[in-house]
Amino acid sequence: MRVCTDLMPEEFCGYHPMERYNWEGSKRRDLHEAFNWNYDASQDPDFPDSSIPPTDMWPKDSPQFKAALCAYQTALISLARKLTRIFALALHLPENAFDDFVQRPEAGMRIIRYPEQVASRDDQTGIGSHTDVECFTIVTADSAGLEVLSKAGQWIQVAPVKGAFVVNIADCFMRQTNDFFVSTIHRVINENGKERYSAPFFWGFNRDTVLQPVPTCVSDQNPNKYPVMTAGEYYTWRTRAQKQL
Ligand SMILES: O=C(O)CCC(=O)C(=O)O
Ligand SMILES: [Fe+2]
Repeated sequence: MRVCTDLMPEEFCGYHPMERYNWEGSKRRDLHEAFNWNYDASQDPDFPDSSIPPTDMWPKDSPQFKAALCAYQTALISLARKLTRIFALALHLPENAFDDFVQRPEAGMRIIRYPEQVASRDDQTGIGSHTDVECFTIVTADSAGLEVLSKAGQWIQVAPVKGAFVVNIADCFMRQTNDFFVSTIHRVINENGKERYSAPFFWGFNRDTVLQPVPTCVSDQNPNKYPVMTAGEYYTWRTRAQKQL
């Protein structure tokens, strides 16, 4: 297929076929199919720039599909910039501390279809246990199925609330805050008796941002735990690894 994600090993965009991955090492492969697309600077609501070529993995025969999904992504970019300021305040930083890091953000999205799962939850997941790569993820879903792992090691079902988003911390934020923010370990098992759809939006810093720990999260007593690299290097490393599972 022309838009299959395998054509771009270092990017997560494009079509991900059904039962392509096995992120938890289950007996059967993960029961979902998905379409991912990247940030496109020309669609940025705050800093539009048509001179930066986007990664184009869109199907050519359905312009409405692209238009509808990009409109939703554009609205979420504005929301995510606001949330980034709230996270900065939560870290006792000035609210604009991260503004420069989200001018050309990692802001990819995906839509996922999970068929009804018939196999037992011991043998299969819809998407196996994992953490997301960027700073945080905003998830919309039409029905239950998402589960998050509590600190006590219990899987907790996240019932969707009408009109509300689920926001999960992801690994770049965990690294930058030296584990002050903790990534949400999560998975999906669709036992709804019908197919499930979701649309996660992954928000992270510009690929050239150096992921240094934020100053309020390191000290002599609490030194930085992570090797320093750019957000782009981290993203590429994780994408390659995730695609091999
Ligand atoms: O479908 C969901 O609710 C979550 C999907 C997810 O975790 C992901 O795509 O990374
Ligand atoms: Fe996820």
